[in-house]
Amino acid sequence: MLLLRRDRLLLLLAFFAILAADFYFHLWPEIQSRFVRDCDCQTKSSTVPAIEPTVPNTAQGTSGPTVLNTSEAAATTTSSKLQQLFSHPLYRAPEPKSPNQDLLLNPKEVIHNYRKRVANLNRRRRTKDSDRNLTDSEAHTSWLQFHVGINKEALYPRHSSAVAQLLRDMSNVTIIGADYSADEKALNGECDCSQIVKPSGTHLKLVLRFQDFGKAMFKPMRQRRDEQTPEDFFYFVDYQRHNAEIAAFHLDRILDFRRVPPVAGRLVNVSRDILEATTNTDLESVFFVSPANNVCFFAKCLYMCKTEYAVCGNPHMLEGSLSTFLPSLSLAPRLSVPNPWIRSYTFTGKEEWEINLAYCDSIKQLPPYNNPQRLLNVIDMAIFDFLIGNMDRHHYEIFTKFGDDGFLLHLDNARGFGQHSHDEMTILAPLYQCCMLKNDTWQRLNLLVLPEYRLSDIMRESLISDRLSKILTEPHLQALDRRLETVLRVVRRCIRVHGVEAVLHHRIPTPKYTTTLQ
Ligand SMILES: Nc1ncnc2c1ncn2[C@@H]1O[C@H](COP(=O)(O)OP(=O)(O)OP(=O)(O)O)[C@@H](O)[C@H]1O
Ligand SMILES: [Mn+2]
Repeated sequence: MLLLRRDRLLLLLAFFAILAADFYFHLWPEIQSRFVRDCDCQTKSSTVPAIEPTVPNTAQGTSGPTVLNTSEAAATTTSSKLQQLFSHPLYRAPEPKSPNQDLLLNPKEVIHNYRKRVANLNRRRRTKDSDRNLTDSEAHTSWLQFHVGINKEALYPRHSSAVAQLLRDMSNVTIIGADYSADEKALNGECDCSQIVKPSGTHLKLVLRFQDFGKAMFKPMRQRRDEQTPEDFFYFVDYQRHNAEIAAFHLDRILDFRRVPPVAGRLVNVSRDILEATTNTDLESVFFVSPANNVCFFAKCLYMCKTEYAVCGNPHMLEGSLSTFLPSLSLAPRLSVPNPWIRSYTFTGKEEWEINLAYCDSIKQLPPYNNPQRLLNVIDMAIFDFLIGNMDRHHYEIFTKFGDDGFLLHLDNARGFGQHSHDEMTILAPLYQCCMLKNDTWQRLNLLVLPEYRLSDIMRESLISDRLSKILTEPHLQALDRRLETVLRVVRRCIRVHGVEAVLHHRIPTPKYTTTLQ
């Protein structure tokens, strides 16, 4: 009994010893660390690492989330620079209330045509599957709203809800068709070959059709975001970059040009969304499975199919850009015009603008550039191209309905954002040779260098909304700020030499907002 009692005591002692050891070695350090974590002492907060912004989406081939420094983080948490910019008086100047003659299309006619197409489709489908009939409300799709909003001033009104919806739709709506674009078909003699088209061995684009009748130009990812175009590449053999198409749309909207059709990024399933969706046997025939078991397809095989030209899914999924289709040429004819500052698409050739210092004087005499508005539009385009680093603007397009005054469409920006470490000054030739600029462009450019706006910050914020974010690496965003400063320096030099009156052109008389920035 006694022994038993002693044993019990020993057991109790051992139990307390274990408890004490557990408290000392485990619980106490935990309590200590909790206390220190919760306290907001000076010493601790100064060692808090930089804040990571929440990046909504990451996709294959993109780098991880950026680490912002604390001042940037503060700016993003307190307010949106993008919203501030878009509510600035310069971005709120009244837009012309487009009377019908200023619209590209007659809305009633477009909607009537569209309803006819829907009815036709429903009639054909009724025999197969009556549940899939499109309703009238489905007929008011975002791309249709976009089409009916195109006017003489721009492709879409500021703060257009249709564009916001369109961007969402393009990255979500089911893809039901895929085909080569008309200009690629022309390479095979299937279309009008009177236009010069060059073999597109290294670039590849497809027209995708959506369930809601929308259409978009698809350009697949060919280059990683952090890869720079090799120095020895000519601009005309450079890759097409899907992220450049996306970034260019955002930049164009930030500059308030609104001359780039809305572009959204999307992860496309190449097997389901292209191979199964196409009825073109040529396109079907260029698909293959790579040794790594990825589904791949070639650019159009004109001469020979080289596997290095192929793009591959992972194993099916492939990043790409989707550029909203403009209204068909039959509804809204467009003219393709050679850029007067076109480059020589040969290894050695030089164009006149590269050797004739008075080139702009002669251009100014020639129609349509004897209309200053047209020349000013070309100069806006040159600034846009300089900012993105695009040397491949061989042509631009205009809607014939709007005549010589109409805005220039900035289609095909896929050769932008190739090199962040190089600024190609010759892209600015129209600006420094003519020394002319629209006053409202000048005012907006001046706004975008101010620290409270800063182009790179606004672009970074705007691009976060894209499905494939991050779209641009930090060095490319920083290059935008540097290039913008360069544009302003060039204009200031023009003003010093020729005077402000000769350089800055007002179109809309006496805008309400007056700036002291210049
Ligand atoms: N969003 C769009 N809507 C309608 N047509 C478009 C659109 N984007 C491009 N296109 C048409 O397709 C043509 C070729 O497109 P794009 O220039 O982007 O491709 P590309 O392969 O770079 O052609 P190129 O080598 O001729 O420059 C354009 O000139 C234009 O007429
Ligand atoms: Mn091109």
